[in-house]
Amino acid sequence: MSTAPQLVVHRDKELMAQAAAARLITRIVDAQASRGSASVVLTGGRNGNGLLAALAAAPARDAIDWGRLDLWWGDERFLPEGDPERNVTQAREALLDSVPLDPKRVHAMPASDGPHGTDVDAAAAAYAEELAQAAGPENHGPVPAFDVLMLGVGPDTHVASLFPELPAVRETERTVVGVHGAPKPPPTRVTLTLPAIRAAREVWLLAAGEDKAKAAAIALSGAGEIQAPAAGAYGRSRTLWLLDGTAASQLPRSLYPPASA
Ligand SMILES: O=C(O)[C@H](O)[C@@H](O)[C@H](O)[C@H](O)COP(=O)(O)O
Repeated sequence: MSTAPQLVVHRDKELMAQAAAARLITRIVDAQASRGSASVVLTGGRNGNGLLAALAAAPARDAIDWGRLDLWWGDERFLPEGDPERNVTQAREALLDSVPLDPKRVHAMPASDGPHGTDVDAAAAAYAEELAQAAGPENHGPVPAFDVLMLGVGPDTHVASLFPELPAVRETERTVVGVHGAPKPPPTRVTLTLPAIRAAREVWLLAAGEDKAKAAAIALSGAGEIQAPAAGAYGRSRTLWLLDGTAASQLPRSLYPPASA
């Protein structure tokens, strides 16, 4: 059952990143208070990394019990360990290296020089197995019930590494697949699929910048998920679009409350 998207529009991308970081702190603290731990899926890209940098600078940052937080990724560029273009490398620089996470609870996607070598499909299958091992009987399918799954939105409406019309967005069974020939470099990637994304309690889509305005308008106007993957990204209890004013500029004004100043 898809949850209708809620929209929050912020004045600019810096405020959107700061507000989203504050929202994430609260969500994690609440999850840890009620269940003893929290599980979050990170996204790559400028908006995703901007949120992590804002979180690193947030005064309330250490309200989070970093040792009881599981971090997963929505997608990863299939490059060697430590490559500056890998999402996990950028996340470490933005936040992860400055907080006391439990390394066993940081679930990076495999690198192209890891145990699976350059076999991206084997790497994807291994990550799917890691997710299945982490899932419990209370979960909806072979992935943990992520508290928050974040997705940057591409100018073509892609999310994670699910690109319009390509095979990965059409996947209905597997939770993780390899991507060959992605239009956004690098071409080879590992990605969660829509079924895995939809297992999350909350899905937050991050869209700031004028290059996202058309994508937001398409994805929120009833487009199909194959042509507009962002339209198919929704959570079990909440789907939240976090935008700035420029990314919301092509949306009907009735679609969102007054932008936060
Ligand atoms: O690996 C990636 O590139 C990201 O996971 C990708 O899905 C990203 O989130 C979008 O392309 C938006 O990126 P920007 O925020 O930089 O526009």
